[in-house]
Amino acid sequence: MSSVAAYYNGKAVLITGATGFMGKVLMEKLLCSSPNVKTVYILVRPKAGQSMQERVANMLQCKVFDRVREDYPNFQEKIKPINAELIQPNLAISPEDSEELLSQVNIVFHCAATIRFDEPLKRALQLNVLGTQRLIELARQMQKLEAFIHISTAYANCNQKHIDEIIYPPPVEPKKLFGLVEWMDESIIEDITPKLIGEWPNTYAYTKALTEYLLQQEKANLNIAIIRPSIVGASWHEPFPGWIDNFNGTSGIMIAAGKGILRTMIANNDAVADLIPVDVVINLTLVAGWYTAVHRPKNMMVYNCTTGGINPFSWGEMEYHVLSTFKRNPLEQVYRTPCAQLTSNYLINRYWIAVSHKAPALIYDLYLRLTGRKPRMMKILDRLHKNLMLLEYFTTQSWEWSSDNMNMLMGQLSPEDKKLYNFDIRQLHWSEYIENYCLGAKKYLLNEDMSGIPAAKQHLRKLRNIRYVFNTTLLVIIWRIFIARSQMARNIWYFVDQANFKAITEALCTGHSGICPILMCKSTD
Ligand SMILES: CCCCCCCCCCCCCCCCCC(=O)SCCNC(=O)CCNC(=O)[C@H](O)C(C)(C)COP(=O)(O)OP(=O)(O)OC[C@H]1O[C@@H](n2cnc3c(N)ncnc32)[C@H](O)[C@@H]1OP(=O)(O)O
Ligand SMILES: NC(=O)C1=CN([C@@H]2O[C@H](COP(=O)(O)OP(=O)(O)OC[C@H]3O[C@@H](n4cnc5c(N)ncnc54)[C@H](OP(=O)(O)O)[C@@H]3O)[C@@H](O)[C@H]2O)C=CC1
Repeated sequence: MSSVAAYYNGKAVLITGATGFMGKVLMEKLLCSSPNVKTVYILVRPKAGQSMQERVANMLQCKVFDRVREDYPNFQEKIKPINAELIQPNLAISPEDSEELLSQVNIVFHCAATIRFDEPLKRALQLNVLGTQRLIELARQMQKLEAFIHISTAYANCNQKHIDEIIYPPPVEPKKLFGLVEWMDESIIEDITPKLIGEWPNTYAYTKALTEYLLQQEKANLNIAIIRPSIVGASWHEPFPGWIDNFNGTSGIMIAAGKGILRTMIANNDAVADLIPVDVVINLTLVAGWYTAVHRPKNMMVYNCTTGGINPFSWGEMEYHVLSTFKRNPLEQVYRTPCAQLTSNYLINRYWIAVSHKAPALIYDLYLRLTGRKPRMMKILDRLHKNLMLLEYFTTQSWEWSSDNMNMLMGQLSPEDKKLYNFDIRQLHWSEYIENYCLGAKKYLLNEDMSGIPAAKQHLRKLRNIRYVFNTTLLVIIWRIFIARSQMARNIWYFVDQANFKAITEALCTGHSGICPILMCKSTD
């Protein structure tokens, strides 16, 4: 029996962020690999008019749970949702629920966070940093707690070029900022945000760095480990290849390219695209939980969970594989044929934005208006450009992460565990992974059926023909205008015309009979 799977059997596990992308995969893998886990407590808040119970019921219908549903039809009985809100005092957990958690929980996985790059600093601090402190306060009172695993990000210390598996001190003590957010007006905090975050590209990475430092300060006798994944992408194998449920990071951009909306973006073709499949991150997280609880390392362990140093892949390669997949397996009702280029030249990018993004969007919006529909392409483009601007920092640079702890952890595993909790990314074939990722985005994000591919291809052919007709018409119009205004153009036209005429008549005159069918005379050649 696998040691890791055996460890979780009989244990009570608490997961925050279980309704999120990684939380769902974590829950599924835990229930699948350790079906005798005692209880999985999940902290969930009511949202968008749905009660906590409704949200959990909806979530458990999700396709990601198909495998565990099939293997263990009563898996829901293991899940105990707890009403909670991380930005409230005591996490807004009721005294009864709190008592149960304190007496039962053996291991905590803290995934909840705001991952928006444009989150106002106040909110990012309240949730990512203060929320974690509140959870740590709760964890300190848990009588049977064996390990606390925090999900950070590989980019928490992106102000460094080489990132070791250590905690880097932030420029400001997190606790000093807590006071600030308590009393300071939100608009003032927004004004001073660029000064406060300094070298960090956004409030998300900055608050993740503060949280890591806070954990080190607040650790006391808790057994804490930090996992730092890079850009988390669709699943590699589990629960099935290509599973994805959000438009964050790469997914939204891939779809925009597949739809033919994205034609140009700022990125360094040679820079490392440090993508990591979600199931790799989750396998590592579960193994780290086991290792932290069983081996109780003296120091707080940090695990960089990245691919660049081990199995590198560049943005240029990413562009190639994404476009080639979407050409072979087109999305439905694409706007234009997928064709995008990455450039690190801002001028060239501005040019293509004007020519290839805005001009067609204006024409398309005009067409929608003329046919009595609401124009929408310029709006979509504005959002896409905002999105790309926020991602630019990550697509134009490369970082190096050391991965000694990840390797050490792999060395601790039995062959059976290595198979069950595979995080050996040396085995990852990027072309196959990206193909499954794109198909996953098509199926699970856009809800498109693979049986629609012939129709999608037909639509692509129609677009190609429209493009040929449009380009030829445009060329003829431009040429006619040019000829009408320039003597030199007329001379060139006359010369080309004559040469063409001569070439055609000569070709026709060299037919088998030697009779020119146009001039009805004997060929002299
Ligand atoms: C040629 C191809 C080449 C491909 C190259 C790809 C290159 C990609 C580069 C990626 C680099 C990523 C680096 C990330 C590094 C940090 C990793 C982490 O730790 S951080 C972890 C990662 N963190 C991040 O990645 C966060 C980054 N994202 C953000 O911060 C924000 O999304 C935003 C500020 C960019 C836009 O905010 P805003 O404009 O307010 O828009 P909202 O987001 O609020 O969405 C509104 C609604 O639209 C929906 N929808 C969205 N896209 C699409 C789509 N394509 N279609 C259809 N629908 C789409 C969306 O579902 C939502 O629906 P609903 O829920 O309302 O029903
Ligand atoms: N996705 C990625 O590329 C990467 C992610 N990470 C880290 O992994 C973790 C999980 O990310 P991911 O799953 O992608 O993110 P998601 O945005 O998909 O999930 C975030 C989770 O946090 C919960 N949450 C947010 N605000 C609150 C709140 N106030 N109270 C209670 N719960 C809250 C959300 O709940 P609700 O459904 O109620 O909103 C959701 O369950 C994060 O810590 C992130 O920093 C690290 C590197 C890369």
